[in-house]
Amino acid sequence: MRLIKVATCNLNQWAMDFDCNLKNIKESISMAKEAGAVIRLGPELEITGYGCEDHFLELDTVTHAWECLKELLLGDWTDGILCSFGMPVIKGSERYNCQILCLNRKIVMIRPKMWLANDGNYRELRWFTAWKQKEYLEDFQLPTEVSEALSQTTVPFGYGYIQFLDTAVVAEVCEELFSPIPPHAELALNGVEVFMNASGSHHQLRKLDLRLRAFIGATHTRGGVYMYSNHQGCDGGRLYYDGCSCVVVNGDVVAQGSQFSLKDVELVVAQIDLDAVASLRGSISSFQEQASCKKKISSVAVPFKLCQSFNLQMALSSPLKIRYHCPEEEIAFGPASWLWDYLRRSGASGYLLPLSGGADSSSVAAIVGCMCQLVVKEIANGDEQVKADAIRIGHYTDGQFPTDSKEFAKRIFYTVFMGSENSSEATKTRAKVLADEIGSWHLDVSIDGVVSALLSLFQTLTGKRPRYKVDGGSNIENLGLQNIQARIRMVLAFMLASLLPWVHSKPGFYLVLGSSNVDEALRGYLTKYDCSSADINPIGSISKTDLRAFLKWAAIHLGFPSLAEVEAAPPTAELEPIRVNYSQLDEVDMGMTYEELSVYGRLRKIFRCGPLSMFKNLCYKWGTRLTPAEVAEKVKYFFKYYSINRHKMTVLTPSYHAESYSPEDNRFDLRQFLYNARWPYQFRKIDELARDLDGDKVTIMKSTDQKKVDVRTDGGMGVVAAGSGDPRAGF
Ligand SMILES: Nc1ncnc2c1ncn2[C@@H]1O[C@H](COP(=O)(O)OP(=O)(O)OC[C@H]2O[C@@H]([n+]3cccc(C(=O)O)c3)[C@H](O)[C@@H]2O)[C@@H](O)[C@H]1O
Ligand SMILES: Nc1ncnc2c1ncn2[C@@H]1O[C@H](COP(=O)(O)OP(=O)(O)OP(=O)(O)O)[C@@H](O)[C@H]1O
Ligand SMILES: NC(=O)CC[C@H](N)C(=O)O
Repeated sequence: MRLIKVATCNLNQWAMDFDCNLKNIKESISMAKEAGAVIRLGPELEITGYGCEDHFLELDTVTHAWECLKELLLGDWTDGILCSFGMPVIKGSERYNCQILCLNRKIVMIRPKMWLANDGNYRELRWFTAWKQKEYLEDFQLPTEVSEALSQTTVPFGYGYIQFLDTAVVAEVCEELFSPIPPHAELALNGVEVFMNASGSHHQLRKLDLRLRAFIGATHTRGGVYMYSNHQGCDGGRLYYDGCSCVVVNGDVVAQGSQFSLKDVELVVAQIDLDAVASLRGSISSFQEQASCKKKISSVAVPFKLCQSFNLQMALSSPLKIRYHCPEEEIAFGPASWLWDYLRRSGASGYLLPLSGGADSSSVAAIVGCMCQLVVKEIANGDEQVKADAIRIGHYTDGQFPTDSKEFAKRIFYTVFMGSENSSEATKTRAKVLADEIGSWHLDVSIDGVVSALLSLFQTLTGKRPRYKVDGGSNIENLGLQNIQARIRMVLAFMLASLLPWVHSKPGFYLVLGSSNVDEALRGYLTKYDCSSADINPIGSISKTDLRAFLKWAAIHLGFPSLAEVEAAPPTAELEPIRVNYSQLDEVDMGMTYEELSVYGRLRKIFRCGPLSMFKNLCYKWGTRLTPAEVAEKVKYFFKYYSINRHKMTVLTPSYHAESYSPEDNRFDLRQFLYNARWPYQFRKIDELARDLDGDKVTIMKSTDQKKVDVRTDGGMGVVAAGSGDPRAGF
């Protein structure tokens, strides 16, 4: 037997905060050593933080990373343990995203990333060059201060593995695993047994499964130990890196870390018999045959043993049942953990939420409530960092700290219902009851006085006073009157967030939370710069359908029962007067249902459909109940409003990125914002095709394809035309 103990970790790094990052790295090494591990793997670019973005272009960033690495190598951190650290390295004139493999105070080799992540949220090619020399390892001249301090001048640099006396170990960096020809395939044939994947991978609803399938696939048919390390937390941007560091052996997960947590460092350890890898490989004839004629890959020989022989002190890790959170839990715990990091790192004293009693703002309130529950739980579990942060933010004195989530919420969470003459008692009461359940400091104000002051001002200025449509006004008047209310709410929210702490003799300021959801944004069903404009928004990329499921779940599992009633109520903006024969409803106003919007959203972004291909796909999907002409009208209607309102995406409140169909314009869904909203060419093509189809109902067989669709990538919305599925939809 060749027994080996390996450790990987989730680290909550913060881009550009070298002290914070180094502290976490050191703690993870200490924990790994204490556990007796001989390998410690950390996440991608852990020294700088993954999300430094254009800071990677600054030489300072690279210099500071070397300084931190030097500090690690001058201490006893790497004594007796192979450590893989992630940081940027400049070689010649190119900058590479590297794993630095260190042992016994020396750098053993540097492995630059070969296949960079460059789609969706990722832009690594903007900052790094992909390493393309695969034939041999080159010598890398260490920076002078490092080489003098370490008495080491050069190190092998490039694609290769480390050959120890008793096993072979290699780094494979994040995206490389998901590339069409992943390096681990040929490395396994070269006898590499342990793969260390350092990653910077963000949370997206229903994505974890894709990641785990890749680890399992990498080792199931070719054997091997796959170690995965990821960041965990908000490192300064819209993404939440969702940890889940794990160890997989021959296709079985034997150790799995948490996906959502408030911890800064979480170690994941596994004890493995490497002979199980050798044995599996020896039993697969095709593996043997391919290995016998493999392409040779360079290696660095290190005369050091990592394994122990058979002994009863080291028990072996057994295969685990993989833990997945349901999407409702993902919506609760991901955004709640992101909000906690944001709060503790922003210097704010809490959050303020305009709470309308509707589904969206109530979801946000529930997420903040969940955050308070997580904080109290983590403190009870003995996390000193969370405790210190909570004491600071909540202004506890005399040794007090949060022990009750409602009491904590009262200190750090203001909710405010800003009613107008158009608000109903029902929403006002729902807001109040929910606030009580969560424990927030709740205010109830009327904005009518401010609205009428503005209207009087307008009348003095122009001699005219707009009227609602129900009172005989035009569409323009009707919209204008709605938007005044919406925008006043925004102004009031920011005023309260900055001044309420002063009123309550607290230092600091509160951050304003936004609560518009992704579907409204896509359709433009929100007022620009109104209450949907805030400091941050935890649900800005979550669909209404998912939010409603979340509300039902949260009513029970977070202990906020009034959410069930919130969920059951029809969505309404309450910006127009309620009359016996009229009450404003979102779906009527929008001219489409939230469910339809979700379908348009997925086709547009995830399946990259322009108007014509969306029309064709929807003819299949809706063809049993709609004629092609009806489908054409719906598609054209959607694209018209999408493009008229696209400018609103440029000023969307920064939102937690949770969905691959997010229309967020600044980092994710890059598009123009001035369109010809008539789409003359594209709509003509749709009309021609619809005419050719001559109003026939398309006969769609209840094909097996339709049943086979994975509801997790399709959101349960049904099939998209065969062949257009996107296996990376969750990335
Ligand atoms: N191409 C372009 N590029 C840049 N900016 C452009 C633009 N076209 C218009 N604009 C600007 O955008 C403005 C129009 O947008 P905006 O002011 O948002 O107004 P608008 O989109 O006309 O109306 C707001 C919509 O949101 C709905 N709504 C529903 C539910 C809740 C709420 C709420 O707020 O609580 C709102 C409301 O019923 C209405 O349909 C124009 O007045 C102009 O200033
Ligand atoms: N009466 C109100 N009091 C406080 N805030 C409000 C009120 N009405 C609207 N808002 C705020 O403005 C945002 C946008 O309003 P909108 O009517 O579009 O609600 P929504 O996005 O459908 O959300 P909700 O489902 O929470 O009402 C809300 O999410 C909420 O934060
Ligand atoms: N850092 C990366 O290489 C990211 C890879 C991949 N897109 C993911 O989300 O996991």
